[in-house]
Amino acid sequence: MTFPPVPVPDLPTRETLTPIALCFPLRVRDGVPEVLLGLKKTGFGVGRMVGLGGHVEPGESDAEAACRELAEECGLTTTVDAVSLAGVVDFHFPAQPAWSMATALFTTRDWTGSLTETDEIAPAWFPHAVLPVERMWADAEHWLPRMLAGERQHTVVVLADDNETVRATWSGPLTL
Ligand SMILES: Nc1[nH]c(=O)nc2c1ncn2[C@H]1C[C@H](O)[C@@H](COP(=O)(O)OP(=O)(O)OP(=O)(O)O)O1
Repeated sequence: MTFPPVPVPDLPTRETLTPIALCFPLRVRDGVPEVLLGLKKTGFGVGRMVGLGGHVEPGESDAEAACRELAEECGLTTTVDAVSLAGVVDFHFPAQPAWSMATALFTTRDWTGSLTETDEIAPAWFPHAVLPVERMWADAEHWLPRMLAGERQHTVVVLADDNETVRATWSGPLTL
């Protein structure tokens, strides 16, 4: 089966998109599960609450990139053995195709170091039940709660021509 099952015309294949890896540290505080997100202070998506991460460099695995970006953006150190692939999301920006990304989502419960605000990110913990969706990309509510619930999904998001609102989304079990 091709994915998504009802493609938007001319949607490029995932292999042609810019590879991005995100790392979501998870913890439990007072019995409440929490996830680490970050306010983007510079660059793409400035002012939004995002998953920590960024571009996968040539020769680097997605997991290696997720670990490197986590350390660069908030000072926490984890390892490829301590992160788990929790899903993937393809973000398509048809009005700005160079922005389109194939994003690997990793979670980790095992890290060292102290949380630090950097020039790029102001990190903050959020209970799964109180995600800052109003400060996130509009598509986040389509994939982040499901990832946090443990569903390993392949989600495809197509942004509208304003590059902000959601034109279409599909999700299916991760088979990559
Ligand atoms: N539609 C979307 N929905 C969403 O939730 N996050 C999105 C998104 N489009 C982009 N992002 C986020 C994911 C990630 O945090 C960031 C993309 O990575 P960036 O371009 O910020 O990488 P950087 O330029 O910071 O990476 P490096 O230059 O490699 O450090 O934008």
